[in-house]
Amino acid sequence: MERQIRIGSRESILAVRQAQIVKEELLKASPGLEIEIVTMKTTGDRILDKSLEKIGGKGLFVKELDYALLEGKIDLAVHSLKDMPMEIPEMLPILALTRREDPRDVMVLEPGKKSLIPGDIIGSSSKRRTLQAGKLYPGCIFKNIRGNVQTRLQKLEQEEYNATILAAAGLRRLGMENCITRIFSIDEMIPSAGQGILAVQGRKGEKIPGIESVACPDSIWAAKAERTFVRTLDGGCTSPVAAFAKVCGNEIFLRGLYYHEAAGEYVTGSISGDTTRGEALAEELANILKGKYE
Ligand SMILES: NCc1[nH]cc(CCC(=O)O)c1CC(=O)O
Repeated sequence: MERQIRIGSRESILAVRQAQIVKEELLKASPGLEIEIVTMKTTGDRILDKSLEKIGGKGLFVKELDYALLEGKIDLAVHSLKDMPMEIPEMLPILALTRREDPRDVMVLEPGKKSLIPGDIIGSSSKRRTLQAGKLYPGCIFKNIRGNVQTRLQKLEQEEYNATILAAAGLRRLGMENCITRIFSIDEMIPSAGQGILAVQGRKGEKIPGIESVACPDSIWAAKAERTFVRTLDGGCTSPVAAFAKVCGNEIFLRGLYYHEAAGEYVTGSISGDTTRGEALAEELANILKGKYE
């Protein structure tokens, strides 16, 4: 069976590495495939001087790849699930969610630095991260930082930042875990919905041989619960939300964070139950947390 598959990816080193991971898994299942990785710049990668919230949010990282899929320039697109908008076009379904890489967030300090002291500057543009890290480092100052993983690490060397918070998954995929100085537990810092999971998107009705072997059922359950939690709270727009679900056999555990804009504070909570009820549980938890402010 000979078939050519083009996998579309953003241009960043991490995005290409992620596309390669999917390529390798596909090839294991279907050695006859001929797979090429096609990279493209997305609007989110082009505009680096504005915060994502101001220029239109998550969709900016996937739009160009959506068009390339629709136009048949690529056959699959690989994205970090956490970068995907809540609503996914019906024509471009997610065909597989990969086995989850380490979902936790980590601290990376500037070269030579051993620990953070009051007054140090932590670079992060994620309100989810700065809110939670603010409790762990009350004396530190948080400043926006943008750009891909490499750019951010360069900014630690060249600019005023003393530290930054990144996803363990990205650093591990790049083989850069040696720069991690602290791994935050799930309780210390609830991750972003989908963090650590890759989504493989394709065209509706089109079969990709071997795609089943890229998919991980536990990731589907976790993603459904986490994304339902986010959707129930705010539709995934601009306010910070965090959700992490873990499947253990027939049971799913979900932990979530809800930020109340007017109160300027957040609450967290957990829920667990039958794995197949993940979405109902997620809605329930979201409503319980929201209810604390009503
Ligand atoms: N927002 C960028 C982004 N999107 C996904 C990851 C990490 C990889 C993953 O979650 O699978 C990162 C980098 C980071 O947050 O440190």
